[in-house]
Amino acid sequence: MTPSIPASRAALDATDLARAAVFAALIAVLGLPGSFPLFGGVPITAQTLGVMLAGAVLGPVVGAASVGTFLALVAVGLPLLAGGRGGLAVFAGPTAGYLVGWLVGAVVVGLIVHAGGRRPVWWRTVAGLLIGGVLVVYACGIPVQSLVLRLPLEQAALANLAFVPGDIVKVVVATLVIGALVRGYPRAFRRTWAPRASTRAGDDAPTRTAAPA
Ligand SMILES: O=C(O)CCCC[C@@H]1SC[C@@H]2NC(=O)N[C@@H]21
Repeated sequence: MTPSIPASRAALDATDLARAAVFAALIAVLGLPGSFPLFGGVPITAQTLGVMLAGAVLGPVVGAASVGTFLALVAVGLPLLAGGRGGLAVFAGPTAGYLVGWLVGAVVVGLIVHAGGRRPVWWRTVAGLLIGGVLVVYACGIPVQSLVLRLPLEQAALANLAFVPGDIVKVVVATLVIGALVRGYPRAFRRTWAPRASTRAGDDAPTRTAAPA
């Protein structure tokens, strides 16, 4: 039987929106150290760490709302991208696909980390961050970078290898942060938007059952 989302969770409430806003702000703050420009017009940036955390803490729906809010603010011209960039032009530039990838990636991270409505465990967190926070972002970003810069796809993909070490570090940092939150502040995960699918107790138990509102 397909479990359904309770009617009371049919829409985002004020708390969800506040949580989304906090993580949108976190993504913006992670842009403050600036960016490291590389060949191909795509910089190394710490903002992807914020995207990973948004999906992993908030889950797919609120995580997407968070990244979507951040991107909307960038689109209306706020200089929130690393290096102080913003405006509609960035959505036509070489990083446009990565920005879309941040949105899709946060959803995928949330879906994997919170699969079945369960609280995060380390291996699902690592898998979610690697697949959603790295592979999905690259899969959206590389083809657009290649199109915009008229680079052969393989050359764009090769240039992306430069991001891998930094992105692996972000996965490790995000995993440690999520682990610390699960142990020290499990309420952070209690509102994860996912149907209740298991009744097992312990760390893998349904998020909302483990720590009721
Ligand atoms: O600032 C922008 O316009 C978006 C930057 C996108 C950067 C991509 S995201 C994946 C990879 N990891 C990084 O640190 N940089 C690239």
